[in-house]
Amino acid sequence: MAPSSVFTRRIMGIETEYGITCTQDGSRRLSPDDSARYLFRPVVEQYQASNIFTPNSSRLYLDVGSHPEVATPECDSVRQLLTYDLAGDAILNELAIDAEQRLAREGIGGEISLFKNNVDSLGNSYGCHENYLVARDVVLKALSMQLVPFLITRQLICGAGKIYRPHPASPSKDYGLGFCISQRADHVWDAVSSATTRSRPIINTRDEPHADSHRFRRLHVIVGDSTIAQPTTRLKIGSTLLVLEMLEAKTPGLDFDFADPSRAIRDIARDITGTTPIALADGTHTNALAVQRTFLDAATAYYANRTPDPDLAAALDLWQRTLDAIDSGQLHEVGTEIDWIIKYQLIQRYQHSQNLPLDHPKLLRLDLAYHDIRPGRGLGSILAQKNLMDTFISDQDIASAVTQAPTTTRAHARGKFLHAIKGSDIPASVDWTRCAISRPEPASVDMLDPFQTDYPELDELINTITGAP
Ligand SMILES: Nc1ncnc2c1ncn2[C@@H]1O[C@H](COP(=O)(O)OP(=O)(O)OP(=O)(O)O)[C@@H](O)[C@H]1O
Ligand SMILES: [Mg+2]
Repeated sequence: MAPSSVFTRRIMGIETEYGITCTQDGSRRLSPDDSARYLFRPVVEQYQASNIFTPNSSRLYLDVGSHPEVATPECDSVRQLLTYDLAGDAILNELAIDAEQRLAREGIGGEISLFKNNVDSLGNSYGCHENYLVARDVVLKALSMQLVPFLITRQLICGAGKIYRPHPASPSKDYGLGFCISQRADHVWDAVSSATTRSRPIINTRDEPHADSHRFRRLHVIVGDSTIAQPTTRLKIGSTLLVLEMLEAKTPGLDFDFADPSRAIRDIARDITGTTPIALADGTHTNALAVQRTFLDAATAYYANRTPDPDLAAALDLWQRTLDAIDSGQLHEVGTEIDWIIKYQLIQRYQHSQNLPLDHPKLLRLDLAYHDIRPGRGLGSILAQKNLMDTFISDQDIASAVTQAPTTTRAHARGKFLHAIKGSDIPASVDWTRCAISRPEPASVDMLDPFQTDYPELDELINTITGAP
């Protein structure tokens, strides 16, 4: 692999599917499907569609069913990606405020909750997908196989945690009631596959680069939990970026071949010490903590010779402190930074003070409330206000990201086009790689390089729309 295949500046995006409820005094007011349709009504009225690009160049989407989805615009730094991920929450929060006002006016009433989690009360799972651009000359399957052991053990540093209740149909039912580090661990079936429906892999290899297919591929990681605490999201993305770079640079010593990836991910999820033996294909054993230490040590050495990035440095620091905290059992050392640990501590405290069984409805409600993104209602915002959850992205930056597209990637060009068509009655269509109009003459511009911020042909198209000379 040529050194040019190592991306130290990389295009990335996060897709988040949200759970939704509409309740009044604790009982259901609308079904999740109806709640989602209600939420999207102003979108459909404005755009005649429920699959649109918002002014900040994100994709906002409601498929059949009840999970609104936001896909961030193309970002090229950890900080930018985090900010646009939070802007996605803010966009949905605005829609929820509007929906609640309409519900009140129409005499239905009720509160809309939006959950950034990955599993509902019936055991159905929905995703948080990470997208990372890689070079076309990278053998994606080989890269993915190397990445899988990192991703299977990554839950230790960035799982969102949940109370697991045995579900009769679940293959994990034999684990019994208990705390589980990851929301998604029970819902992946294969290490690497190009299908998302029949089997749900850790990495999806469907070849849809949303870019020039001769130069680029898009790595689609679908095993991750949606994360709430900003330090956890920074660690999730930052650690994965560093591991990707190291694998692209052919760093030695990072090969683990798990005998049974789906068994390993479920076993690791049930062990807050990270020490459960994991079988390797050669018959020997390792454990999650040891695998993560190997990747961390390599990443620390790699970063010493890399262009500095304060967010990657912060991710490395937290990665180290989290593994140390798990190793020593002193989880409180990272008790305001790592989602599953914040949640685990909360549940433990409440459970013991009230002497409740782990599957008590009060504890299940607490678990769910952790993921509610509505400010002032969801536990994340309440904990942050009380300094019990660390934050570092300012409200002002999030507010700007709701209306402005990123300026350093292709999202910038799309943002200009979106802005131009907003004030126009010319029919237009937008996708990741293309902007088009159908009047006065059908015309379109392809944008096949996601690193490119400006496309002169697109500016001409915009002039046609705005009537500029
Ligand atoms: N070339 C690229 N490399 C990496 N990420 C990209 C690239 N182009 C777009 N993205 C990001 O990939 C994500 C695509 O989201 P989208 O929901 O459309 O995914 P999809 O996998 O194409 O479709 P679906 O969710 O409908 O299956 C966005 O977050 C976007 O910013
Ligand atoms: Mg998507």
